[in-house]
Amino acid sequence: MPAPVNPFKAAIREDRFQLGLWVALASPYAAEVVSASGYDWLLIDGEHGPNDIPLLSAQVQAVMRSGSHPMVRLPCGEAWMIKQILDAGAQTLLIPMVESVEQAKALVKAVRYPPHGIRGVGAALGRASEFSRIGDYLQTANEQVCLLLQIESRAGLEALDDIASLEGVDGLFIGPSDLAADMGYLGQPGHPAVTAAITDAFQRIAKAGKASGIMTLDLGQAHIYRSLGASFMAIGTDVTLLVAATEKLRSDFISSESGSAKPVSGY
Ligand SMILES: O=C(O)C(=O)C[C@H](O)[C@@H](O)CO
Repeated sequence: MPAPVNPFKAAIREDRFQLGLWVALASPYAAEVVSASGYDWLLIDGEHGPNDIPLLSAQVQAVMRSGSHPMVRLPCGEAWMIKQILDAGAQTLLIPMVESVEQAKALVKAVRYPPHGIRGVGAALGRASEFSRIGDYLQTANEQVCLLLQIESRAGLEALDDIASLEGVDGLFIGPSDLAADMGYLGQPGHPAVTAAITDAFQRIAKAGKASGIMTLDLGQAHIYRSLGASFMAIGTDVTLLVAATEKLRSDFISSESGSAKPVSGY
Protein backbone atom coordinates (compact mmCIF):
# COMPACT_ATOMS: atom_id res chain seq x y z
CA MET A 1 0.00 0.00 0.00
CA PRO A 2 1.63 3.29 -1.13
CA ALA A 3 1.68 6.73 0.48
CA PRO A 4 -1.61 8.63 0.01
CA VAL A 5 -1.84 10.59 -3.25
CA ASN A 6 -1.36 14.34 -2.69
CA PRO A 7 -4.40 15.91 -4.42
CA PHE A 8 -2.96 19.43 -4.32
CA LYS A 9 0.29 18.34 -5.99
CA ALA A 10 -1.68 16.44 -8.63
CA ALA A 11 -3.89 19.48 -9.28
CA ILE A 12 -1.06 21.98 -9.76
CA ARG A 13 0.79 19.50 -11.97
CA GLU A 14 -2.32 19.36 -14.16
CA ASP A 15 -2.56 23.19 -14.01
CA ARG A 16 -5.93 23.08 -12.22
CA PHE A 17 -6.28 26.36 -10.27
CA GLN A 18 -6.49 25.87 -6.49
CA LEU A 19 -8.32 28.39 -4.29
CA GLY A 20 -7.16 28.70 -0.69
CA LEU A 21 -7.59 30.43 2.65
CA TRP A 22 -5.09 31.39 5.34
CA VAL A 23 -5.65 29.83 8.77
CA ALA A 24 -3.77 31.60 11.57
CA LEU A 25 -6.04 31.24 14.62
CA ALA A 26 -3.87 28.33 15.78
CA SER A 27 -6.94 26.29 16.69
CA PRO A 28 -7.75 22.78 15.43
CA TYR A 29 -11.42 23.51 16.16
CA ALA A 30 -11.40 26.70 14.08
CA ALA A 31 -9.44 24.95 11.29
CA GLU A 32 -12.06 22.19 11.24
CA VAL A 33 -14.85 24.76 11.01
CA VAL A 34 -13.19 26.45 8.03
CA SER A 35 -12.20 23.18 6.36
CA ALA A 36 -15.80 22.48 5.32
CA SER A 37 -16.14 25.86 3.57
CA GLY A 38 -15.14 24.50 0.18
CA TYR A 39 -11.61 25.83 -0.28
CA ASP A 40 -9.22 23.56 -2.16
CA TRP A 41 -6.47 24.20 0.39
CA LEU A 42 -5.98 25.83 3.77
CA LEU A 43 -2.62 27.34 4.71
CA ILE A 44 -1.95 26.47 8.36
CA ASP A 45 0.36 29.29 9.31
CA GLY A 46 3.27 28.28 11.50
CA GLU A 47 5.16 31.48 10.68
CA HIS A 48 2.76 34.21 11.84
CA GLY A 49 0.22 32.07 13.72
CA PRO A 50 1.18 31.15 17.34
CA ASN A 51 1.73 27.52 16.35
CA ASP A 52 4.18 24.81 17.36
CA ILE A 53 4.60 21.34 15.83
CA PRO A 54 1.95 19.63 18.02
CA LEU A 55 -0.60 22.35 17.24
CA LEU A 56 0.25 22.34 13.53
CA SER A 57 -0.16 18.55 13.55
CA ALA A 58 -3.56 18.78 15.27
CA GLN A 59 -4.76 21.25 12.62
CA VAL A 60 -3.52 18.97 9.82
CA GLN A 61 -5.53 16.19 11.48
CA ALA A 62 -8.62 18.39 11.75
CA VAL A 63 -8.46 19.59 8.14
CA MET A 64 -7.67 16.19 6.63
CA ARG A 65 -11.16 14.99 7.54
CA SER A 66 -12.68 17.54 5.14
CA GLY A 67 -12.34 18.25 1.45
CA SER A 68 -9.68 20.91 1.93
CA HIS A 69 -6.01 20.06 1.63
CA PRO A 70 -3.79 21.17 4.54
CA MET A 71 -0.74 23.19 3.46
CA VAL A 72 1.62 23.87 6.36
CA ARG A 73 3.86 26.93 6.48
CA LEU A 74 6.74 26.33 8.87
CA PRO A 75 8.38 29.31 10.59
CA CYS A 76 11.55 28.53 8.68
CA GLY A 77 13.12 25.74 6.67
CA GLU A 78 14.75 23.76 9.47
CA ALA A 79 15.21 20.07 8.53
CA TRP A 80 14.08 18.85 11.97
CA MET A 81 10.80 20.78 11.70
CA ILE A 82 10.25 19.41 8.19
CA LYS A 83 10.91 15.87 9.43
CA GLN A 84 8.43 16.17 12.29
CA ILE A 85 5.58 17.76 10.33
CA LEU A 86 5.95 15.30 7.42
CA ASP A 87 5.89 12.37 9.85
CA ALA A 88 2.76 13.95 11.38
CA GLY A 89 1.04 13.62 8.02
CA ALA A 90 1.49 16.95 6.25
CA GLN A 91 2.20 16.43 2.55
CA THR A 92 2.37 20.03 1.29
CA LEU A 93 4.84 22.48 2.82
CA LEU A 94 5.32 26.19 2.27
CA ILE A 95 8.72 27.45 3.40
CA PRO A 96 9.12 31.22 3.87
CA MET A 97 11.91 33.59 2.86
CA VAL A 98 13.90 31.44 0.43
CA GLU A 99 16.64 33.59 -1.07
CA SER A 100 19.20 31.30 -2.69
CA VAL A 101 19.44 28.15 -4.78
CA GLU A 102 21.64 26.63 -2.06
CA GLN A 103 18.83 27.11 0.46
CA ALA A 104 16.37 25.59 -2.00
CA LYS A 105 18.60 22.56 -2.65
CA ALA A 106 18.84 21.92 1.10
CA LEU A 107 15.04 22.10 1.40
CA VAL A 108 14.54 19.59 -1.43
CA LYS A 109 16.87 17.19 0.38
CA ALA A 110 15.07 17.77 3.70
CA VAL A 111 11.73 16.55 2.30
CA ARG A 112 13.19 13.44 0.65
CA TYR A 113 14.39 10.10 1.97
CA PRO A 114 17.86 8.85 1.05
CA PRO A 115 19.45 8.43 -1.39
CA HIS A 116 17.76 11.58 -2.76
CA GLY A 117 17.64 13.42 0.52
CA ILE A 118 18.19 13.45 4.27
CA ARG A 119 14.70 13.00 5.71
CA GLY A 120 15.07 10.88 8.82
CA VAL A 121 13.39 7.49 8.78
CA GLY A 122 10.76 7.39 11.52
CA ALA A 123 7.38 7.76 9.82
CA ALA A 124 6.35 4.39 11.26
CA LEU A 125 5.65 6.39 14.42
CA GLY A 126 3.52 8.97 12.62
CA ARG A 127 0.24 9.60 10.92
CA ALA A 128 2.08 9.90 7.57
CA SER A 129 2.37 6.11 7.33
CA GLU A 130 -0.90 5.56 9.19
CA PHE A 131 1.30 4.53 12.11
CA SER A 132 3.21 1.94 10.02
CA ARG A 133 0.07 0.50 8.42
CA ILE A 134 1.20 1.84 5.01
CA GLY A 135 3.82 -0.79 4.23
CA ASP A 136 5.34 0.94 1.20
CA TYR A 137 5.44 4.43 2.73
CA LEU A 138 9.22 4.82 2.65
CA GLN A 139 9.43 3.84 -1.02
CA THR A 140 6.52 6.04 -2.16
CA ALA A 141 6.53 9.09 0.14
CA ASN A 142 8.91 11.34 -1.78
CA GLU A 143 6.61 11.53 -4.80
CA GLN A 144 3.64 12.70 -2.71
CA VAL A 145 5.41 15.54 -0.91
CA CYS A 146 4.72 18.97 -2.44
CA LEU A 147 7.44 21.53 -1.72
CA LEU A 148 6.50 25.17 -2.19
CA LEU A 149 9.07 27.90 -1.57
CA GLN A 150 8.39 31.55 -0.79
CA ILE A 151 10.06 34.23 -2.83
CA GLU A 152 9.49 37.46 -0.89
CA SER A 153 12.57 39.63 -1.18
CA ARG A 154 14.75 41.19 -3.87
CA ALA A 155 17.37 38.50 -3.17
CA GLY A 156 14.74 35.84 -3.73
CA LEU A 157 13.71 37.43 -7.03
CA GLU A 158 17.36 37.50 -8.05
CA ALA A 159 17.69 33.75 -7.40
CA LEU A 160 14.22 32.87 -8.70
CA ASP A 161 15.22 31.31 -12.03
CA ASP A 162 17.78 29.00 -10.44
CA ILE A 163 15.36 28.04 -7.63
CA ALA A 164 12.46 27.43 -10.03
CA SER A 165 14.63 25.19 -12.22
CA LEU A 166 15.39 22.76 -9.38
CA GLU A 167 13.90 19.27 -9.61
CA GLY A 168 11.92 18.76 -6.41
CA VAL A 169 10.65 22.34 -6.15
CA ASP A 170 6.97 22.06 -7.09
CA GLY A 171 6.01 25.70 -6.92
CA LEU A 172 6.99 29.19 -5.84
CA PHE A 173 4.77 31.42 -3.70
CA ILE A 174 5.31 35.15 -3.93
CA GLY A 175 4.82 36.86 -0.56
CA PRO A 176 3.52 40.28 -1.55
CA SER A 177 3.67 41.85 1.91
CA ASP A 178 7.25 40.94 2.68
CA LEU A 179 8.34 41.60 -0.90
CA ALA A 180 6.79 45.05 -0.74
CA ALA A 181 8.56 45.71 2.55
CA ASP A 182 11.91 44.64 1.15
CA MET A 183 11.37 46.78 -1.93
CA GLY A 184 10.73 49.84 0.26
CA TYR A 185 6.92 49.77 0.10
CA LEU A 186 6.10 48.53 3.60
CA GLY A 187 2.34 47.98 3.91
CA GLN A 188 1.78 48.51 0.18
CA PRO A 189 1.63 45.00 -1.39
CA GLY A 190 -0.53 46.39 -4.19
CA HIS A 191 1.99 49.10 -5.14
CA PRO A 192 2.52 49.21 -8.93
CA ALA A 193 6.23 48.44 -8.52
CA VAL A 194 5.38 45.36 -6.44
CA THR A 195 2.74 44.21 -8.91
CA ALA A 196 5.28 44.63 -11.72
CA ALA A 197 7.79 42.50 -9.83
CA ILE A 198 5.12 39.86 -9.18
CA THR A 199 4.10 39.88 -12.85
CA ASP A 200 7.69 39.28 -13.90
CA ALA A 201 8.09 36.56 -11.27
CA PHE A 202 4.95 34.74 -12.43
CA GLN A 203 6.22 34.81 -16.01
CA ARG A 204 9.57 33.33 -14.99
CA ILE A 205 7.96 30.67 -12.79
CA ALA A 206 5.68 29.63 -15.67
CA LYS A 207 8.68 29.53 -18.03
CA ALA A 208 10.30 27.06 -15.63
CA GLY A 209 7.14 24.94 -15.74
CA LYS A 210 6.37 25.36 -12.04
CA ALA A 211 3.24 26.44 -10.15
CA SER A 212 2.94 30.03 -8.92
CA GLY A 213 1.17 30.95 -5.73
CA ILE A 214 0.18 34.11 -3.93
CA MET A 215 -2.27 35.53 -1.41
CA THR A 216 -4.27 38.73 -1.17
CA LEU A 217 -7.13 40.13 0.90
CA ASP A 218 -8.31 42.32 -1.97
CA LEU A 219 -10.65 40.64 -4.47
CA GLY A 220 -9.71 43.13 -7.19
CA GLN A 221 -6.04 42.25 -6.72
CA ALA A 222 -7.02 38.57 -6.67
CA HIS A 223 -8.51 38.82 -10.14
CA ILE A 224 -5.37 40.61 -11.32
CA TYR A 225 -3.22 37.80 -9.96
CA ARG A 226 -5.48 35.24 -11.64
CA SER A 227 -5.09 37.07 -14.94
CA LEU A 228 -1.33 36.96 -14.41
CA GLY A 229 -1.54 33.18 -14.15
CA ALA A 230 -1.56 32.33 -10.43
CA SER A 231 -1.81 28.53 -10.02
CA PHE A 232 -2.86 28.64 -6.36
CA MET A 233 -4.06 31.64 -4.42
CA ALA A 234 -5.40 32.43 -0.95
CA ILE A 235 -8.05 35.16 -0.87
CA GLY A 236 -8.53 35.70 2.86
CA THR A 237 -7.59 34.76 6.39
CA ASP A 238 -9.65 33.31 9.24
CA VAL A 239 -8.47 36.12 11.55
CA THR A 240 -9.43 39.05 9.34
CA LEU A 241 -12.72 37.44 8.32
CA LEU A 242 -13.65 36.90 11.98
CA VAL A 243 -12.86 40.52 12.85
CA ALA A 244 -14.83 41.85 9.88
CA ALA A 245 -17.88 39.61 10.44
CA THR A 246 -18.19 40.22 14.18
CA GLU A 247 -17.76 43.98 13.89
CA LYS A 248 -20.22 44.18 10.98
CA LEU A 249 -22.89 42.19 12.86
CA ARG A 250 -22.69 44.55 15.86
CA SER A 251 -22.76 47.59 13.62
CA ASP A 252 -25.70 46.24 11.61
CA PHE A 253 -27.69 45.58 14.79
CA ILE A 254 -27.00 48.98 16.22
CA SER A 255 -27.88 50.75 12.98
CA SER A 256 -31.03 48.63 12.57
CA GLU A 257 -32.38 49.41 16.05
CA SER A 258 -35.35 51.74 16.08
CA GLY A 259 -34.86 55.09 17.86
CA SER A 260 -37.13 54.07 20.75
CA ALA A 261 -35.20 50.92 21.70
CA LYS A 262 -33.01 51.00 24.82
CA PRO A 263 -29.47 51.57 23.50
CA VAL A 264 -27.06 48.63 23.64
CA SER A 265 -24.55 49.19 26.45
CA GLY A 266 -21.06 50.11 25.41
CA TYR A 267 -21.81 52.51 22.61
O1 LIG B 1 4.66 38.23 2.47
C1 LIG B 1 3.48 37.88 2.43
O2 LIG B 1 2.53 38.56 1.98
C2 LIG B 1 3.16 36.51 2.91
O3 LIG B 1 4.05 35.67 3.02
C3 LIG B 1 1.75 36.28 3.37
C4 LIG B 1 1.61 36.85 4.77
O4 LIG B 1 2.64 36.33 5.58
C5 LIG B 1 0.28 36.43 5.39
O5 LIG B 1 0.47 36.27 6.75
C6 LIG B 1 -0.78 37.48 5.24
O6 LIG B 1 -0.36 38.68 5.81
